[in-house]
Formats: sequence, C-alpha cells, structure tokens
Amino acid sequence: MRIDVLTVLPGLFDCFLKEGVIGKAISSGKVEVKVHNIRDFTTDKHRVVDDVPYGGGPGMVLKPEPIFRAYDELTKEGEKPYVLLTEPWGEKFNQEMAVELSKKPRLMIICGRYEGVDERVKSLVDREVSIGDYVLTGGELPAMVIMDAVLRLIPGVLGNLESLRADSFSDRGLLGYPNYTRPAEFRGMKVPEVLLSGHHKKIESWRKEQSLRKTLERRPEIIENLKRKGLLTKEELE
Ligand SMILES: N#Cc1c(-c2ccc3cc[nH]c3c2)n[nH]c1N
Repeated sequence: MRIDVLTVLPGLFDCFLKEGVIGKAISSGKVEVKVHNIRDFTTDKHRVVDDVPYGGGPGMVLKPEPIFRAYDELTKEGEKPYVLLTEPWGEKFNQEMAVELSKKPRLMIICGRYEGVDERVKSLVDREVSIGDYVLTGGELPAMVIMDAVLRLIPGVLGNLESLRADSFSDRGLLGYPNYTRPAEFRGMKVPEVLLSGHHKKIESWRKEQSLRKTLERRPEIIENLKRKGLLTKEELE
C-alpha cells in the first residue's frame, strides 16, 4: 500500500513514521508513506496556503489551488488514490472502515487545518472522516490514527504472532480480553487460574467470553450491530 499525506505541518509525522511497528513497516518496504507539505505546491513567494473566509467569520481557510496542484502532481502516474479528508464532522472512523481502507492499493489523506479546507477541495475527496466527536486543532493526528489502524492490517506488518492474536475480535470491533504477565500474584491480585492451566482451548474460550462480556457491558451497540450483520457465531450468542 502507498499513502500520500497532504499537510501544512509535515513535521508532525516525523516520529510517527520512524518509530514502532509503522516505522518498521516503512523501512522494510512493506508499505510506502509519503508526507507532502502543501506549501511546496504554492506559486507565490510567501508560499501562502490559507486565506480569509468569504462572507466573513473567524479564522482562515485552506486555499484550493495548492491542494489541487498537489493532487494533480501526485496522481500524474500510477493508480488513482482513494482520497480521505480529515474533518471533525466526517463519517466516524471505526475498525470496519480500517479493514475496508486496508484493502485499497493507494490512499491519499488530506489533513484539514485552521477552519478547514475550501469546500471545492471536497470534489477530490472520496470520504470525509472523523476520529471522534471532539474538535482538535487540525487533521494531522486523526490522519496518524487512521494510518496506524489501517497499516497494522496490511499482511506482514504486525508479524505472525500478533496478527493471529486478535483478528476475529478486533476486526469485528469487539473489545479486547484482559492481559496478564508474570508474576502470577502481585499485591494480592492473582492471575486467573485458567491462564496458568496451559489448556489452550479453555484459555481461548475464556478470552472470547471476556471479550464478549466486556463489549456487552461497555459497548452493547457493537454486539447489536454484529448480531444484525450475522457476524456472531451461535456459541458467541449464547
Ligand atoms: N478528523 C478529524 C477531527 C478533527 C479535525 C480535523 C480537521 C481540522 C482542521 C481544523 N481543525 C480540525 C479538526 N477534530 N476532531 C476530529 N475527530
């Protein structure tokens, strides 16, 4: 997969693209992520990317020209990207969308900033996406959240062990099961016996039950959604 990111603050992505699982996936060539400074696609000597809103009002709006120039330049060759725009009121990002996006060969993420982008930029956009009902100062952090959730799903990025760990759970949006490590007892708090039993089938069913129970308690709408889609097995429904 290739992802092109358009932003006025490219420096925000430096650590994210160098460290951890994402950093390794990029350095190993499993995925390609290119961050582009929208300012590099301006033509004036002051490299202006924003302007005051027509009709008055607070703040500034990202101009359409530099973004369109960037899009035209970056799509001259190769597959056309599936274009996302990060917006506070966009479609809510979730695991289902992450799975869908992970199957695209190429993404472009346009990061909003200031009061947002000129409305005409949306003629380039396939999906306006929000990571939650709260307002941030810009769309760069949401872009990193989206990339993290999507890239971890690319085969080979997580490596064998982790990718086997939770596929059928997290990919259905179910909450995770409790994790423990040594010591077996810490300040009077014991690790559940089943996890010390070495009985893999019992451990697996305990973890599944814990995940379903936690999801039902904290996010019942996820269970209802999976039921409606027929994505819960007969055993899971019992
Ligand atoms: N996605 C997303 C966002 C944002 C966001 C996105 C773009 C801009 C541009 C200025 N402020 C922004 C906030 N806030 N909260 C979210 N879930």
